[in-house]
Amino acid sequence: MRVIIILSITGILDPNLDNPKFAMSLTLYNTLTRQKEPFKTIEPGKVTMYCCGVTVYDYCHLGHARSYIGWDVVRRYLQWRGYQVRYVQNFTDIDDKILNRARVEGSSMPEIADRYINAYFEDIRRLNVMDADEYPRVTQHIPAIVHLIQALETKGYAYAVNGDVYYNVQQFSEYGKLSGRKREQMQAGAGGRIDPGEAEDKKQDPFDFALWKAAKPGEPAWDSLWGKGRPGWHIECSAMIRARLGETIDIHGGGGDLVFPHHENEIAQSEVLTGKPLARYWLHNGMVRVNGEKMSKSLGNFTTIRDLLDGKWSEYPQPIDPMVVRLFVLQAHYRKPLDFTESAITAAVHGWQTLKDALNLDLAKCNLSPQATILDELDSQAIAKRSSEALIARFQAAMDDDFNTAAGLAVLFELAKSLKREFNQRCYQGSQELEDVHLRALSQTLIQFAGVLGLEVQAETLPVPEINVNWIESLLQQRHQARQEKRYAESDRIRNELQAVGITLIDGSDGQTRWHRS
Ligand SMILES: Nc1ncnc2c1ncn2[C@@H]1O[C@H](COP(=O)(O)OP(=O)(O)OP(=O)(O)O)[C@@H](O)[C@H]1O
Ligand SMILES: [Zn+2]
Repeated sequence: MRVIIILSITGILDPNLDNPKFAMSLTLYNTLTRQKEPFKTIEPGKVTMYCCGVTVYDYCHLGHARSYIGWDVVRRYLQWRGYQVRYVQNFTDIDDKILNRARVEGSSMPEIADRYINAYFEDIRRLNVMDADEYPRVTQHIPAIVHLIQALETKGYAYAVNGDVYYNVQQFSEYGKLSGRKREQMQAGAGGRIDPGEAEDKKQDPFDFALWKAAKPGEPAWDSLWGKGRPGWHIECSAMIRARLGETIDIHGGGGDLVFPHHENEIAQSEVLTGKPLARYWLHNGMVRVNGEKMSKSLGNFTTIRDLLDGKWSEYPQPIDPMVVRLFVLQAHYRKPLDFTESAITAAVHGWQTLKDALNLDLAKCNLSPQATILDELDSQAIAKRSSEALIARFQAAMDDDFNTAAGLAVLFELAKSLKREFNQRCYQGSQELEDVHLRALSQTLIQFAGVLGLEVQAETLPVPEINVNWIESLLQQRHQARQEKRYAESDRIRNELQAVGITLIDGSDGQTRWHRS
């Protein structure tokens, strides 16, 4: 018995010795080299990872959900493989879009940014996305940004014009290496997101981009050598990566729309200063599309995460379990485009029901023999481990192949079906196919894999059938009326009535009131 315990403890201390998970190798597709590469970290066993965060001027939509669920799974999987992951994700809290929003609402940039940062956390946590280790904001990094720009200017990579500072792309011979664009193909912003409001006439070359923008009247501004101003979009990530994670990181992630120019520019800014690669692996998620077009705030074809979860998407007007959204996202490879349709969501609803049933199975109903002694326990663990090894190997092979969650999910569905079959046989036919330990192992393995994908059965905050969307909407109308007639006591009463059943109201600046489950 002592020998068994020592072996088991060794297994815990150094999983590499005793675990099939570590025998094979993880490969990931690197946008920079345009191929799958074996994953080798800078420091053994540790991963530094940075993903571009949201520009906070509106609620997050399903496109954002896809991006951050994707990185969440990358992170969870690396952790499951035994890596220690340090994950940083920024908030862009200075931007023309935020300023415009503040102007329209008669509000301020910090107020808008704070509101949507809070909303980001509310929404993304509902999706069971783990919090990042750090969430730097641009406004917290102005000195570091100014310092970088100064260094670029000193080295001849940047030039100042009337209070603006631009990056001189001609100086960086490797410009275009990430996107694979030749100079002649580079129409600024083509296929990607651009930083609006740059003064084209001040640039020496049309592909030069702003590092610092001179303050316009009434805009928030910071002091610098070039006068009062604010940073351009791209420099923030270079500065925050360096400040929080160092000169070279293992993984840099973001949406495919950021490859050019945003990530190309991050590379240009960082690498000329350090002489080192900014990131070893560049990972990009595919776009969520609506009728073939990228879902985006700017195109107005978006569905917010909260509307979708709260049953306010017209195509599927019922509350949707957040795990359905995860499943919808994960049934496609993260690099591929993903079409947002009613049928795809319905398929995910059914898929989640299958997995949820299996995760919820009450094995106590299966007449399992009690696990009496420690020896029995260890023995059955060993058997369980062996019986799940083949499954682990398959799941791992799928995920090792550039995080192929679709293939990984196939293993989960198979497991769910086996479990369900055995459960039904035992409960309804009085027979059994599997040993007890095997059944337990299947159940534990399913829970384990689901955890790697962040799929967890969440306690229902409200019994779904009791939420009556029409009833809520009619109360909202009554409250709207009351507010218009300045009957604030009545409007507060309605808010409280809804709050009491777990419905929180948020009054938008557009006069609309949104609701979600608390
Ligand atoms: N439709 C989408 N599908 C997948 N990822 C997306 C989608 N839209 C944005 N993202 C990603 O979400 C992250 C945060 O994006 P950001 O806040 O900059 O949004 P955005 O591109 O300004 O949004 P929008 O295009 O809706 O205005 C980025 O990595 C971006 O690539
Ligand atoms: Zn970025």
